[in-house]
Amino acid sequence: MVVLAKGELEQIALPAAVQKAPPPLADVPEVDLAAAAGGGVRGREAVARAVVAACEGHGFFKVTGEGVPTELLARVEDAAEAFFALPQLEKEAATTVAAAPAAPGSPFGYASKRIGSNGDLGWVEYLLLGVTAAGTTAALSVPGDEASSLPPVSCSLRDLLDEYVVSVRAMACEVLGLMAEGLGLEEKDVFARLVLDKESDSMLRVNHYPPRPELKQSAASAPAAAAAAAAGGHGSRLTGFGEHTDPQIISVLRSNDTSGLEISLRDGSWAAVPPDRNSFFVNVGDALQVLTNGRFRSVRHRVMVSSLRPRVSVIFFGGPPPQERLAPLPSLVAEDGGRRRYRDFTWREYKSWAYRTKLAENRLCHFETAARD
Ligand SMILES: O=C(O)CCC(=O)C(=O)O
Ligand SMILES: [Fe+2]
Repeated sequence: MVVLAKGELEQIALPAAVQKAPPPLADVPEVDLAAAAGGGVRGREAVARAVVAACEGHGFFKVTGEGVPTELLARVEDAAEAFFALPQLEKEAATTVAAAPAAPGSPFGYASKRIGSNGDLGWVEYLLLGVTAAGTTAALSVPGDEASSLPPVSCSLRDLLDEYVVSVRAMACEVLGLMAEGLGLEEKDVFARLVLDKESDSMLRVNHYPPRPELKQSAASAPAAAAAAAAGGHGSRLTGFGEHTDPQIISVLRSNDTSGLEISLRDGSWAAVPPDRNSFFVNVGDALQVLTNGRFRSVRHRVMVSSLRPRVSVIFFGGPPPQERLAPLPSLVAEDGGRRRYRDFTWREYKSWAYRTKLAENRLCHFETAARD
């Protein structure tokens, strides 16, 4: 983990995008998990079909009725904001402690502006935490809490995230079950068991996108002009989190009410996702695209910063165990006329390839059956 001195942080030049803000995504597919749980066999089948349609379409949809306590969500959001409001040195100190038990070069812990280790930069700071089988966030645990040097705020954030992970992972697995059902697969837990496995390589990322610096300055001196600039989306927009697909099986995202998330549509254009702090958003990840032989689409997405308000998002990434061999499911290959689109590989292999590539790269190309190494 690179720990940057404060001065150095401020000198990093960030990518500015000159294009106009894209139109809002008008048809975010919505899946009501309460209807799947309480709607009888027919109701569940309808929800499973809707999930499959959304995964085949945008590879992205909204989930409601999931039963995660609203109060927990509000507390996670408050604790995350409090953590990111700490002085820079304290956040970095939390990192040092958090990252200590992890292997050298571990991506876990706190980072600012640097995304991964291949030169990707964004107007974002984040905590990246490993998720253990018990549903806890390993990278923030410190041996012997009483001896912990973590600031109290990050201890309470850690406890809340522990609780959050349990709920959100259960929801992710319910959604994965619906995907299998909707696809007509015999093994209904074929996807969920990978995320529930005690060796599952799942993660949690808490992102904080501060308001654009020039907007913040002009808000103080000329509030009306700054608000108009932010609302209009003109001029340069900062890249918060550059375009990418998530490598894992499934990602479940929740954010506060600040906009910024955009997804790439099948025609290559971009659409802004209207924020909704009362719902979760699900992304199909690369591993699920492989398992479904390309039937489900790993959605390309990014975060652009053009708001006066900070954006806070929490994303659970459900991944398989490192040694798991990933390959297109035979029944889906058969349905695709016997055409197998990806060679098999272990999750460990995929991740080590992903860590060597830039954020925006299409990593799945390397594993296509037509691809040459
Ligand atoms: O912060 C967000 O809203 C999305 C970030 C993201 O795509 C990621 O962390 O993988
Ligand atoms: Fe992502």
